[in-house]
Amino acid sequence: MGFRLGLRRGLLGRRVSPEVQNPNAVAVAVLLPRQAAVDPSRSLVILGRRRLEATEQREREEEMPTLTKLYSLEEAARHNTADDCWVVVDGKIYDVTKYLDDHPGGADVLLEVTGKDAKEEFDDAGHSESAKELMQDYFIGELDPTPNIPEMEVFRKEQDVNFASKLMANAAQYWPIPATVVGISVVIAVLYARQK
Ligand code: HEM
Repeated sequence: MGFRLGLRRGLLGRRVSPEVQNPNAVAVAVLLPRQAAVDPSRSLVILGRRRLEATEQREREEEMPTLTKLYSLEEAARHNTADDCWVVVDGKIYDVTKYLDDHPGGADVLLEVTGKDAKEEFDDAGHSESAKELMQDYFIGELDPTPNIPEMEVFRKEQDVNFASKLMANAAQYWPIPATVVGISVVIAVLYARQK
């Protein structure tokens, strides 16, 4: 028994099948469950399958819509102090409050660009790829792309709940008219009756 085979036996704690002669197989074999480890060709298939599954899972996750908080520019603009500072770069909003003191470009430049999309200023500063990666730590949401729709005015017909009582009150104002009509009718009727 050669040194390598002995090592393999020690590592795997079991008899290694004689086909496992390829020294590269050891690396694969020790990482895998024992029954898989004895057959390196099978191990590689399992490894390949797992990698494929992981890739498919990642692809599925990437396809899934992620929930992003949306803010209006007005809302973002309200966070414009050293204690509460949001910057907008290319439609994305970053809460840089905790980064102000560490920003190599200084806190002032960040405070100066609040309330607008600072893509141009950000690009002009020539940020490195690592700066762009670092930004992700401060990402909190995106600008709401929907246009500001003026609040719809809701026309509601005033429901006149006291309609009947109002009618009565109005009618009471005009009581002399029907009274006069009735009075005249009575006088005419009396005169007519006397003539007969
Ligand atoms: C979350 C947002 C930001 C992060 C994480 C960030 C990060 C950085 C980093 C790491 C640097 C050092 C240079 C580099 O690695 O590229 C830098 C430099 C700088 N940044 Fe930012 N930055 C941000 C936003 C901004 C914005 C909005 C402005 C807009 C004015 C700005 C202006 C500058 C300037 C002027 C420099 C100095 C460039 C120089 O001295 O060469 N940064 N920033």
